[in-house]
Amino acid sequence: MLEGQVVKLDRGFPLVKTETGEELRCKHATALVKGEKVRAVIGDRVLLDVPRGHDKAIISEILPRKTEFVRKDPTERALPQVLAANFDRVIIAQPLADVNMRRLERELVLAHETGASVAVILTKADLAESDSDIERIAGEVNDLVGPDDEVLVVSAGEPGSIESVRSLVAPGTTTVLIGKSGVGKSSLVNLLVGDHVQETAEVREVDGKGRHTTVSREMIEIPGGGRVVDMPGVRGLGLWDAESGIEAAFSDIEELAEKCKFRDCHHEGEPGCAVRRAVQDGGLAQSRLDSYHALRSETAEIKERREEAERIRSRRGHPRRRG
Ligand SMILES: Nc1nc2c(ncn2[C@@H]2O[C@H](COP(=O)(O)OP(=O)(O)OP(=O)(O)O)[C@@H](O)[C@H]2O)c(=O)[nH]1
Ligand SMILES: [Zn+2]
Repeated sequence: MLEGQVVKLDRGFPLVKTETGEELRCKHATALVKGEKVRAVIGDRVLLDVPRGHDKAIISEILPRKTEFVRKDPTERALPQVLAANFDRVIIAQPLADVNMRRLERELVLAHETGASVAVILTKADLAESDSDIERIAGEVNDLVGPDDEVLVVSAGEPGSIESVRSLVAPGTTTVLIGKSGVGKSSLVNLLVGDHVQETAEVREVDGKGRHTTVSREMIEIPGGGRVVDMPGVRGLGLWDAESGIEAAFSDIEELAEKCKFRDCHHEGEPGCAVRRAVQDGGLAQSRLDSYHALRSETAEIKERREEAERIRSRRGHPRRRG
């Protein structure tokens, strides 16, 4: 029995790196996948059997996950899909000159919901009109992101800006990189890897279908640093049951709210509201409070709609199956 970590998923076959550094192409044990749809994902720690005379090792067990990135299905028809596991940090990449704040709000909530630490990287700073534009936009993003998560500005052409990212991907840590296709995630990873750029580019070309159809998800080792998982094409950033993610992403507001006069304060003009006071004192950005309100009411609405659907179903005598 060997232990290892899934470092790559290639057309469904996990590639597992063992403690000795060997990489083994694996299959799942039948007993593991029977009935339930459990599959090892990138980052998973697994136990392996290596049967003699087989071309693949067998994954007999997936060890409990420390963190996981889950894509949920808003219709609840499909099982939630785990995209990556056991990472320490989520980095959200957005293009500085074309930041989408509404998307960023969602990315922050999803990133925080994993329980990992979170940072934001604003890419392609060279496309900004001026330095004062960079400062203004970075400031607005900082306001939205809040006091706990770091915001960095990078440009592929400026090696110094890339160096600042290294502290986020320290040795022994694993980082998941998310962001819309084309924001410059691969470029960033290539720059961090340095000499190995060529190799990475070749692998992508062999694919033959272009950048947007990367079928394999891979854990990349940064020389002198940690590991990075570039998650290409994470689509459908809807919000379902994201309450814990919202609480984590806006923990400063949750903390302030405990000092409001009314326990059920909505921070919309009630007397003795500590949250509004923080906005007036300049300690909390109005835009951040607006995001918080918008996300809260959106999830509340979805929850209500779902409960209503459930009531209708049970009235018809078709109680929702659980399990
Ligand atoms: N001007 C400018 N262009 C950049 C910068 N970084 C990346 N690009 C360009 O942006 C395009 C997309 O970059 P990628 O690194 O492939 O983006 P990605 O997020 O990895 O996209 P997917 O691989 O589709 O997920 C490429 O043409 C890059 O050359 C930058 O700092 N400045
Ligand atoms: Zn309040």
